[in-house]
Order: sequence, then C-alpha cells, then structure tokens
Amino acid sequence: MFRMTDWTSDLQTVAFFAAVVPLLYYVYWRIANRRLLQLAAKIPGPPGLPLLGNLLEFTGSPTEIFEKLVEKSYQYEDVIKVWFGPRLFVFLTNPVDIEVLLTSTEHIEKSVEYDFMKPWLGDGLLISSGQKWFTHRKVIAQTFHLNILRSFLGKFNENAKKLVKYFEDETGNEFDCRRYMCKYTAETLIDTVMGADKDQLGFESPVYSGATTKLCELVHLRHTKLHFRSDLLFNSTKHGFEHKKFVSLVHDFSAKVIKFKKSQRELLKPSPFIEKFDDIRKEDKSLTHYEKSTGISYGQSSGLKDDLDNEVIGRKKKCAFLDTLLEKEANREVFSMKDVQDQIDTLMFEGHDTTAGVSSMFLCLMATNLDVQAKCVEELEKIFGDSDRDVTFEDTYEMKYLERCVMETLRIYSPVPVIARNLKKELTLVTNNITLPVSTTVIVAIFKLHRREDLYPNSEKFNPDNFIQEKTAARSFYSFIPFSAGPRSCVGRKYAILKLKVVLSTILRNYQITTSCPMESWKLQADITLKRTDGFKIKLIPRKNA
Ligand code: HEM
Repeated sequence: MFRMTDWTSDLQTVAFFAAVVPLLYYVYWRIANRRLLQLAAKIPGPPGLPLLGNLLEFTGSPTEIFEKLVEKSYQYEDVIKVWFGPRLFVFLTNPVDIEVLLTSTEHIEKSVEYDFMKPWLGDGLLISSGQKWFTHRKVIAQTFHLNILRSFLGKFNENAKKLVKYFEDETGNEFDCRRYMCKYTAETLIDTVMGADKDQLGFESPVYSGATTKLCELVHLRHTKLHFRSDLLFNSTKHGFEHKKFVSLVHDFSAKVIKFKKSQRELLKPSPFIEKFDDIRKEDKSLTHYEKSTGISYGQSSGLKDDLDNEVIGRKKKCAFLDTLLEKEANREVFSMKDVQDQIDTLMFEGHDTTAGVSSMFLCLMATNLDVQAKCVEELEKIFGDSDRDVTFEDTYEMKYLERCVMETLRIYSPVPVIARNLKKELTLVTNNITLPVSTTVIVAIFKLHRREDLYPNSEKFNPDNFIQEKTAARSFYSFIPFSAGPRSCVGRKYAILKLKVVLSTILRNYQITTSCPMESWKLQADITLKRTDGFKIKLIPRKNA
C-alpha cells in the first residue's frame, strides 16, 4: 500500500544525491587539478561561479558574444583568463607573449574547438597535428612558392576582368559585394591552385560559398552553445541535419575535382594552366633582392620569415598544389586519396572565405575613406596610365600604397579574428612570468592585438600610414599577424596578397566606390572568419576612362 512517508523519503534521497554528487565531483575535480588551479589563480580575469565559471556572462547571439568578449578585453591588459565550466581559456593580446606561443615548435596542437570542423575538413592542414601535419605542410608549402604563383597571374587577371563585367549589372545599386568576391576567389582557386576547369566541373559558386558560410555558422553555433557540443545531441537536431547536407555538398565537389584531374592525368595531359619550373634557384635571386630591398615578404609586411620564405626548394620540377599531391598519391608517397580530398576541402575553405572577406572589407573601407581611395587610384594611374592592360607581376611591386591599404584592412578587420591552441605542456609567458597550465586553451586574440592603442594610436581609425616603413620597423613582428606566424602560419598568404592586388586594383581602375553606410554603423560577426552581419554594402560608379 502507498504510504506518504515512503514517497517523501524517496524524494529526499533523490534531492540528497542531486546535491551531493555534483558537490563530490567538484571537490574531486579540484583535488585532481590542484596544479591547474594554483597556476590559474595567478592569471588575471573576471571572477567566476563554482562549476560554471564565467559561462553565464557570455550568452546570446554570436554577434553579442563577440561584442562581450571585446568589451571584457578592455577591462584587462595583456593576459585574460576566462573559465567556461571546467575549461580554462587564456586570451593573449601582447606581442611578446604571442611570440613565445607562435614560435614554439611544441605548442602547435589546435584546440578542441577545431574538431567541430573535422567532419568537413578531415585531417587537412588546418586541423591535423604531429607527423602527418609536418610532412604534409612541407610538401604543400612548396607549392605556394612565388615562382609558381607567378604562373597564376593570367588567371587572376582574366577572372578579375570578368568580375568587373559582372559588376555592370549592379552599377547604381547599393549591394552586398561579398557574394561577388566569393565567386571570384573560389573560381580563381579552382583555376589555379587546383589546376582544374571550373566550367567543366559545373562549379556553382553561390551554392558552394553558401554551403561554406552556413558551415561556419553551424560550427560557431557549437562553439557558443554548450548543448550543441555533444555530437549525439547536435546530430539529432535540425542543425545537425543541415550540417550533414552541406558537408556532403562540399565533399561532392572535392570528389569531382579529383575525378576530373585523374581523367586528365590518364589522358597524359598536363594541367592546362600550370607551368612547371625547372630551375627555381635562378629566379629566386631576384626575389631575395626584392625582399631585401623593401623588407616586404608578401603579407608579413614586417619581414617575418618562415618556411614559405625558403628561397631554395630544390632543382626538381615543381608544380601547383593539386598536381603535386596527386603525383605523390600515385607514387604512394605521403598522401592517400583521402588525404588529398581533405587538403582540397581545407584549401577551398581557407583560400576562398578569408580572401573574399578581406577583399569585401577593403571595398567597403575604400567607400568610406574617399581620400584614401583617391590616393590608390592616383598610384594606379601612374602605373597603368590610360591603358586597360593586365596587371603584371612587376606592377604588383609598384602598388605600394595599395599594399598598405590591404595591410591596414587586414589589421583593423583581421579575417581570422582569433586562433586557438591546446597546451600539452606548461608555457611561461613574458608578462609577469605567468605560467599557463597544461590543457589550457590559449586564444591569440588577433582582433584585439591589432587594435592596441600602444601599437596603433587611434587604432579604430583606418590609416594606411600605419604601414609606412618607419612604423613597421619600430613594431615587433608579432604585432601584425593576420596570417598567424611561426610554424603554423598561413601557407596561402603570398598567394592571397598577389591575388588581392590584382583583383582590387582592377576594380579600382574601373569603378569609383561609395556607400551610404558609415564605418561606425557596421555590425561584426566572428564565426570562424570575420563578417559584417549587416552585409558588405557598396555602390559602384563606372570611371570615365575605364
Ligand atoms: C587574406 C587571406 C587569408 C588570411 C587572412 C588567412 C589567415 C590564416 C590564419 C590566421 C591561419 C592560421 C589558422 C590557425 O592557426 O588556426 C591560416 C592557416 C592556413 N591558411 Fe590561410 N589565410 C588566408 C588565405 C589563405 C589562402 C589563399 C590559402 C590557400 C589557398 C590558405 C590556406 C591556409 C592553410 C592550409 C592553413 C593551415 C596552415 C597550417 O596549419 O599549417 N589561406 N590562414
């Protein structure tokens, strides 16, 4: 027979366990992580709640979370600690500490947040680690040598001219330019790095770029919403189904590219757009001279050097990215077919989303800084006069002011606002000799670093003079890292800068750019790459002499 006393005692037992089990776990966790807690106590940061840490302070939409993080960063100086539940996150904003982390060959493992991209990018260069990353990086970095990039100039120009033509449909309208820039960057990647033919592949840029934009949003949703971190929960929601659909769309494309390239190889046709270089050393001498004379190392305007800057890459014939990987795969060296596909997916994402973002931002900045735009155009008129000829490699050296504008865009709106590493060993910083414990997630806050008032006075203002030589020489290399730095820096940075110079100069030679949206009204969103939530709106007016 049911008795009231049984029922209340059951309830008391449940309540007892509900309160005691988490408490016991918390006590156990604190004992097991004594060293972590001791070291964390010495790091400045907002006080948090037991178990939850600072979780409740960072809720809301991705834009709101980004704004809260930036706001919080102004309350602290160089190193900031935040607890998200039991996980310790440390944000670095001082170049001296960033240098310690990024130059290390030990702390190169990405944080677990990157794992949410695994179903999409597999073991591609962005995510992989250890020996696999090391051997793949060595091969891929060589395929971005400047001499190989030179051979892409024809395609950069051809596609830039097509873009200018597409823009004719929009003249007089205020429109979001990002989708056009996505089309340009994605199609040009296929034509160059992949050495394929976008038309024969039936490539549809809005579908592909739409899928990657959506995938970024979904991955970021998993970063910001605790309940979506579990694969089981996420995969059973509508977001999980959407994620699966977009991943298979992207993978279908890379499978198609491989099939296309393999059929080309079987026909014994070399890749149609890729020239091969026999003696790379001979050409390198002039590049070294250029780099010495200007201090500019394509993208690392402060002269930072790494494996991409190795002048000597051997006498063997070198060819572009996908030809090289397929050759290796056919010879059963280093890459399996799955590896090749992972690397295509990685490069298609890294190579198109970032470059589309920065070029769209550049156009918006030109539209809101008409004096700067006029100076760029003046420089281009000096180089090209009235001619509508293609941009040559040598012309890109002459675009010194335009390059400073690109650098300043990368500073103020860094397309990758943060990067993150997982510490497998303790790391001692320069700032106050702080030691970061094992398992800390270290965030390099590029967005905040690039807006430090001590490095860039009046830092919210778009000022290309931040990159005149005296100023860059006076700053640490690590105060400007849009492409990261050190062993895991961006392999595509020289490619990106060269392509940006060609396409942006071609647009400026053909159109005057305006907008009705002042910079102060822009809303930013940092889902993997930086975007404007309100759209990249510009208006184009054809230039008379174009
Ligand atoms: C303006 C354009 C670009 C920017 C701002 C940019 C920025 C970055 C950053 C910050 C990283 C480090 C990411 C991290 O540590 O989490 C990175 C890595 C990488 N980027 Fe880029 N990137 C750009 C263009 C490109 C292009 C055009 C390609 C290839 C075609 C590319 C391929 C890669 C790859 C493969 C990695 C991973 C490298 C490794 O871990 O060894 N990127 N990029």
